[in-house]
Amino acid sequence: MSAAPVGGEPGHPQRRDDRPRRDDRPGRHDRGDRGSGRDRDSRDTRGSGRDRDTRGGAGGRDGRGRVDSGRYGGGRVARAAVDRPRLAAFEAVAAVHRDDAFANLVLPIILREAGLFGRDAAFATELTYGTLRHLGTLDAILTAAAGRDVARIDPPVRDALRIGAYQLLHTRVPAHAAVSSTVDLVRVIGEGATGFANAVLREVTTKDADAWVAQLAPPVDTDPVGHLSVAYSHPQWIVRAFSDALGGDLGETTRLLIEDNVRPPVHLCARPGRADAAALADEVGGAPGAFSPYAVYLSGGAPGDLAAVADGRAHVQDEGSQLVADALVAADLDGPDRRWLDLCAGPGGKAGLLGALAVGRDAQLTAVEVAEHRARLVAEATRGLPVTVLTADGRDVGVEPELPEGHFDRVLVDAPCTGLGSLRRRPESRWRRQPADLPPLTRLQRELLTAALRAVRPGGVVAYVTCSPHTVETHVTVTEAARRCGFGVDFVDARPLLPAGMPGLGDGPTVQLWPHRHGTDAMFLAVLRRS
Ligand SMILES: C[S@@+](CC[C@H](N)C(=O)[O-])C[C@H]1O[C@@H](n2cnc3c(N)ncnc32)[C@H](O)[C@@H]1O
Repeated sequence: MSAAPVGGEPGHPQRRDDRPRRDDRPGRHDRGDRGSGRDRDSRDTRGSGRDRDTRGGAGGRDGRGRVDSGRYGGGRVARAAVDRPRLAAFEAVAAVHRDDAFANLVLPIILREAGLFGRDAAFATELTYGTLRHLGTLDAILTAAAGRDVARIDPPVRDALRIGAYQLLHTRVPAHAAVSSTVDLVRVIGEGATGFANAVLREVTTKDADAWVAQLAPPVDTDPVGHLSVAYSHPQWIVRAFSDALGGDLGETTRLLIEDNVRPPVHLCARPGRADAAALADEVGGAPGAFSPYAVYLSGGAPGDLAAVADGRAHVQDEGSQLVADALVAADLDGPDRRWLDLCAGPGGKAGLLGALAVGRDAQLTAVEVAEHRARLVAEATRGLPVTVLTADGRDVGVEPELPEGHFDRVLVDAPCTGLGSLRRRPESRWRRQPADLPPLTRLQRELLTAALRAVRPGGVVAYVTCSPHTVETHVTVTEAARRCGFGVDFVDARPLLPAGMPGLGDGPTVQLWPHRHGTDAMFLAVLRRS
């Protein structure tokens, strides 16, 4: 996915006098009454939608980059000029909310179908991800600006307004362009709601983001979690979970929430034995990572287009994931060191790195994945490496013939989890995840870790990893599994297994990485040795 400066119109800083007139705020005319004020809105915005690109597009667009409103509902086929990057962002955000799609999967398809590249694709990406990240705060502001709960606004119009409000509050797009392009979009997808959309966005323009938060968020001294939730667009239960994991330090929690709202760089892993990080950084125009010896930071561009990724010298992987996989291999071991196991391998990021490390150590990796399609991804990710992929339930240690008890020297359990540690990369997941997800996940995590402890030989090591800092998924799971597994288990101090001098690793023996401390996803690592 490409990255670019925020906003599609660099060089056009937002000026106060770009803002639409105040006298069209909601309350001055009939808000939400479909059809009301439509003529006036048409006058306000006609011709202001930028037709940046006239290349042909996918179904629903004519050869001039215009969109057929019939595609979005509404019987009458009306045509309106719609800014194509904004339309792409709308399609992606709508698919996330309507179809439970994942932005990182659906957006590239939409961009490709729309024939959007370079700056336009970057703008659409910024609008999609930014809107999804800031959704909670945007919804609070839109509720106030509309004078009704956003839940009561038609979903397509609501998504268009969210994208419009994001532009107004978080980009340098001039206010008149943000408003008029949103109204153009609403004319196509929610005909009849243009007056409402125009009025709501004009109300949004009356304050900047900080002033809206000051008006809408509960006071920080009486309700700090509520305040941070509105101010930094995270559900309250997640703010609370982060604060707990950070020992109740609200200053640090704030820094984490801010970091979650920033677009992270793409990280590559230069596969050991196949590529060198410094040389790869030169080749791709990136920079070597701060901590992992394999990491390269990309500042932009589509990683899938890189020759190094295509030919298997590198793969896309957060630096934190590289560090925890490497830590498993760095742990001291007496006796044989040939049989490695990855108990939750799909889609194969850590198996790819472990497989590459296995080559240099004459080891073999068994990579287990329960979901067949994900097992296929593991097979692709580990092609040419000493890896055997097994489609199986990782809990079936001692049942599956290829998963005998006490057999493996090193075992990784990269457990299914809430993924609260990678919210910056998965912008929609903070709104999808619920506290009710925790009990079934933690049960599975405990069972998988217990299976891993059965699979490892006495003296062997197990690395338990989650991409979540939630203490129930981390400390509670590990402590409970170690207590109940029926074997002697010792915690190994994980800190020395990470690169020397890495700051902010806490008191051990487990390690929690953080976006705001380390620039990585919030990976948790516990290393256990079976006695
Ligand atoms: C956090 S992901 C692993 C990510 C992977 N290690 C990587 O680096 O690409 C967890 C994986 O565990 C798989 N999984 C869930 N339950 C499982 C089970 N009972 N046995 C084996 N795999 C399971 C999920 O399908 C998912 O692919």
